Amino acid sequence: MTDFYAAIPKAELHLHIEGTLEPEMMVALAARNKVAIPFASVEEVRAAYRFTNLQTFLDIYYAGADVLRTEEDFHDLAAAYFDRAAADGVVHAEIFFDPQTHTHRGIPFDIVARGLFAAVEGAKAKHGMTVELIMSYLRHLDEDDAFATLRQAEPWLDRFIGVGLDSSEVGHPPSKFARVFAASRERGLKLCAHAGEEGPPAYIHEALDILKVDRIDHGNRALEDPALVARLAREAMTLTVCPLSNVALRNVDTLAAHPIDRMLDLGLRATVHSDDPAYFGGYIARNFRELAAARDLSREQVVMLARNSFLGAFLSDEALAGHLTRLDTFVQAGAKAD
Ligand SMILES: Nc1ncnc2[nH]cnc12
Ligand SMILES: [Zn+2]
Repeated sequence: MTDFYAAIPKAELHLHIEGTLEPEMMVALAARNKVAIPFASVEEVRAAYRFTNLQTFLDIYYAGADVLRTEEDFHDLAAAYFDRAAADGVVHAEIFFDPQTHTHRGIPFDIVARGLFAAVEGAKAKHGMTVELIMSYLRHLDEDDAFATLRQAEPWLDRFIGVGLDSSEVGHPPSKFARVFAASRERGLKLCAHAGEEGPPAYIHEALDILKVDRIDHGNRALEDPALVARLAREAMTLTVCPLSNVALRNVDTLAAHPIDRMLDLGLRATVHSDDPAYFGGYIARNFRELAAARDLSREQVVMLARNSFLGAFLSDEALAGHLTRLDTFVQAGAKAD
């Protein structure tokens, strides 16, 4: 049954498409592509999903991605995600993919892009949702590698909305990617960076001051720095917060201890997203639902989180106005039914 949390219109702004690889699909693609994986069954895959920090997750996430080999695989992965997203009330999605995870295994950039864009076109037609792709640089690799990726992406650049920065955070500060972010912005791309997930508040400062990002992914550790919080609030900088991810990667002890309402109270433009839902136990509606239950969020707070997802999206003014009107209509219809 569709509940309030699945029904409320929302934008998904922080989702790694490789992180939607469900164990069932991992096992099926391993068989289809004759790729050996160190798991004998879906249950064994699931049992391996116990993480103690970001790196223990990334090790499994990159290993799992090895079953993705063909254009059809990337299409099928993304198409399955868009079906789930539509059922979760996602009307607009800005999705990360990690080209280097694939090009480093010998899968051409174009294979990945063609498969993903085929699924994007399918989702637009099937679900009426709007979708953008964000190409994310892997921060554990060097900046030259990111530049090589930008060059490979050249034929596709006008179809991507932006670039991101993800993977192992500590020891790989945003400043390492200053030049490639500047070059990406010169090409008209929006800029996002994971910052303050495990890394210190200084990394959020760098993402703002050196990379000049348009959006911060996670950003939880900003709460340790009151001056930074004040600045993020003043600048209406969107923080794409991922509650189930935060707990799975032990950046927050429990959902009951999650700081989402503190962030809202501090005037931060926080939003709720799913990060790597196949690995962390749930897609966006579940993040909303479980967080709301654990933190006893009011309807108004949940609506604010959904509103923030649209305010933080890379939408035209016209598209944004349309989404906000639709959200208001949804809220008013719910108020009448109460
Ligand atoms: N939560 C996360 N943090 C950093 N890199 C990631 N890649 C996929 N998920 C990630
Ligand atoms: Zn992420």
